Amino acid sequence: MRDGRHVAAVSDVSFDLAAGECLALVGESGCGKSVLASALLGLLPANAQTSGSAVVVGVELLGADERTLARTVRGRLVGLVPQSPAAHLTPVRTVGAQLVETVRALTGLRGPAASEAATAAAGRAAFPADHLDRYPHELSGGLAQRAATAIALVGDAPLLLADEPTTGLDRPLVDHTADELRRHADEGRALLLITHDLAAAERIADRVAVMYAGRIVELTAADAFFGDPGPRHPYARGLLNALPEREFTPIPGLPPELGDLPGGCAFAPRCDRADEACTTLPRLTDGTACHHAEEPQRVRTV
Ligand SMILES: Nc1ncnc2c1ncn2[C@@H]1O[C@H](COP(=O)(O)OP(=O)(O)OP(=O)(O)O)[C@@H](O)[C@H]1O
Ligand code: NI
Repeated sequence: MRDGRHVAAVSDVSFDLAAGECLALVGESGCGKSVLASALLGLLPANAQTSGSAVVVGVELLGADERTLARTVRGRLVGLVPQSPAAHLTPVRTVGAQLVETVRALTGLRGPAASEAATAAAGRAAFPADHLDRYPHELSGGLAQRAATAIALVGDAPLLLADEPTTGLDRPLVDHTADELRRHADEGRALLLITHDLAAAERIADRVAVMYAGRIVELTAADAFFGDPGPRHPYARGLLNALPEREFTPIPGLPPELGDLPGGCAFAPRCDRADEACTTLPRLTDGTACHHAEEPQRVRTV
């Protein structure tokens, strides 16, 4: 709710995520990616409404009580690399102290073993050991990002939500962070990578979900998405073609106001394929939600 108005920030989202898998969630600013992550962790504002089901290792997250969320879910079942790390770090404690505290809370390690585990987590996130005695306000954006990633990695949670984990990092560090997150999946856990950075998604994702105006409009294998035959939804095609290394052509127009969505396909006003059919909401079928999607890849016979 905003100004007494109902905003449908995320609608009809449905996906599964296996252990060992990385799903990248991509889409323009404001399309509902972070709201989805917050919903899974019970971190939405009190006036937000959620419905449906989200189960991680047998635990229902949506509607879980605060005690379950605090003791079982956050950090343990579901780790979070928050989009605004500065807001999630405690301002009055050093990064090292916060890491050790997280290690103690999530792993039970104590004393030198806890310090060692904290230093190891910092290393995984490329947070420099000689900065562990710094306070959050003494960190650059990129260092705060790395501190938050280190803290999120400590719990080895079965599901890790990484919300824009590479913001403020230069390309080598982006790659390092992406690879470290991939390792989390390779060790048998699941990773939801929320990102604007399609190169990072291409580097580590097994599947890609494209979100537009609160809905998933395409959900497909990463190699088909980035390679051949490419995305099938016109918005997803536009998103890729906007990349400098591709056609560098932005999608015309702006995303719609989520409080004032059209009845049919929300992308229709920006879509060169839109026609009468698009006044009806397209459902996600066979991995895409579009009345005029590219044909699915056919099995070639020789
Ligand atoms: N408390 C709220 N009340 C009303 N609307 C909200 C609230 N919080 C978020 N929204 C709306 O939900 C939409 C989705 O926001 P969200 O932060 O999930 O986008 P995002 O996809 O993560 O974008 P970005 O890439 O910029 O992080 C936004 O358009 C925002 O206006
Ligand atoms: Ni976001």
